[in-house]
Amino acid sequence: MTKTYQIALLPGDGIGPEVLQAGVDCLKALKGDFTFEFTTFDWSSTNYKQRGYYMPADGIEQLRRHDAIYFGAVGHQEVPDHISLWGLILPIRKELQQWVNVRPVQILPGTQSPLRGVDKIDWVIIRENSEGEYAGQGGRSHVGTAYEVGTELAIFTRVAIERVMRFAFDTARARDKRLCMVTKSNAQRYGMVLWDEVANAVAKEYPDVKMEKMLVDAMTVRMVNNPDSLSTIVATNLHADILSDLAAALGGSIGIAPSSNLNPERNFPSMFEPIHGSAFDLVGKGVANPIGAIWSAVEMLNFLGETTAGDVLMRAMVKVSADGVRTRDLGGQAGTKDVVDAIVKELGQLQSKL
Ligand SMILES: NC(=O)c1ccc[n+]([C@@H]2O[C@H](COP(=O)([O-])OP(=O)(O)OC[C@H]3O[C@@H](n4cnc5c(N)ncnc54)[C@H](O)[C@@H]3O)[C@@H](O)[C@H]2O)c1
Ligand SMILES: O=C(O)[C@H](O)[C@@H](O)C(=O)O
Ligand SMILES: [K+]
Ligand SMILES: [Mn+2]
Repeated sequence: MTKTYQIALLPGDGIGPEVLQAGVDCLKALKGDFTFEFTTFDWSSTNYKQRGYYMPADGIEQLRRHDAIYFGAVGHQEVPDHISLWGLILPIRKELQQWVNVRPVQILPGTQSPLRGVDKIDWVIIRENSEGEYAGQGGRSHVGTAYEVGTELAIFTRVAIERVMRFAFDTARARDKRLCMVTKSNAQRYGMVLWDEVANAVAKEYPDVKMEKMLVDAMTVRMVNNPDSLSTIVATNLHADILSDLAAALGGSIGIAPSSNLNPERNFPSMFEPIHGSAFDLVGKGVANPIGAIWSAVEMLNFLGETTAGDVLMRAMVKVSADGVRTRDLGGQAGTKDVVDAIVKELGQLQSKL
């Protein structure tokens, strides 16, 4: 029986709509025993400026009715970034209990890393996605006075650390059994020490996985100097946010990197988005790299269980990359649409052979 997937589309701002359309065009070109019903939600910063809100009051309820959420980017030059982030993407991640964010990075065939002599990076960054530095607690007092104070409280709970560590160990086990746990427990002696302790405890359940610990500052050096020594990486919400931008750049461009905001229990829909933002400098030029969004669609297909389709889309994407169809951020000449057209054409060929 043909399965129909309800997909919520949240194009958002900037290049978000451009790269999301690229992903949708690829999804529509897939053949299989499934169809997609796309519903677009116009929860952008432009509409926020007019309406005063991003999501309507029942926004989360509306999203819940879908099998997955496919997201572009949020952020606008005329809206403070903390308003846009906390108005749209962070409430979705938190309320739909998408407590882990999976961020693979690879140097795709035909792509040049900025690292001299490096042609292989194959990392999966596991980002804690529910708390830590993004807990959302803190405040301001004595506002506008010379005594003004602002606090930003990072929160680490045993429950959240334990589940993300298990997820990371499971990921490492399914790959090459190497896990690098990133921390900052030298300077931060409560939350980060708990983070380390829980990691060490969970490690005992996975004797076949080799876990090592890296302080986050030294981790940046290792990613640059010895990329092949790393495989699966687990880090806090903020550390992984920063490390994944670095990782994407080392893989060739921030424009290629996908991410999956997962609710692993599947009580709520998960959300798939490129790791980049709205890239104000590229909007409307037709030059945004769509690979991060398209690869996110691959991750979405795989999480929905459509692994044959996920595999064929990944193969088409890799082939087009190997053929040298690339956007400017990767040193090429192609526009967004050229990349999509090439992938759709490749999909036609691959699927005619199935
Ligand atoms: N999850 C999200 O939606 C998300 C992620 C990051 C940033 N943001 C928001 O986006 C806005 C801009 O943030 P920023 O400038 O720090 O980060 P950004 O990712 O938007 O851009 C950083 C740089 O990378 C380039 N870039 C990004 N995506 C690209 C692509 N697909 N192809 C080619 N080049 C690409 C941009 O041109 C820019 O030079 C801010 O409002 C920020 O809060 C949102
Ligand atoms: O989570 C964040 O910090 C932002 O949404 C963005 O930078 C991301 O990486 O998703
Ligand atoms: K994004
Ligand atoms: Mn980020």
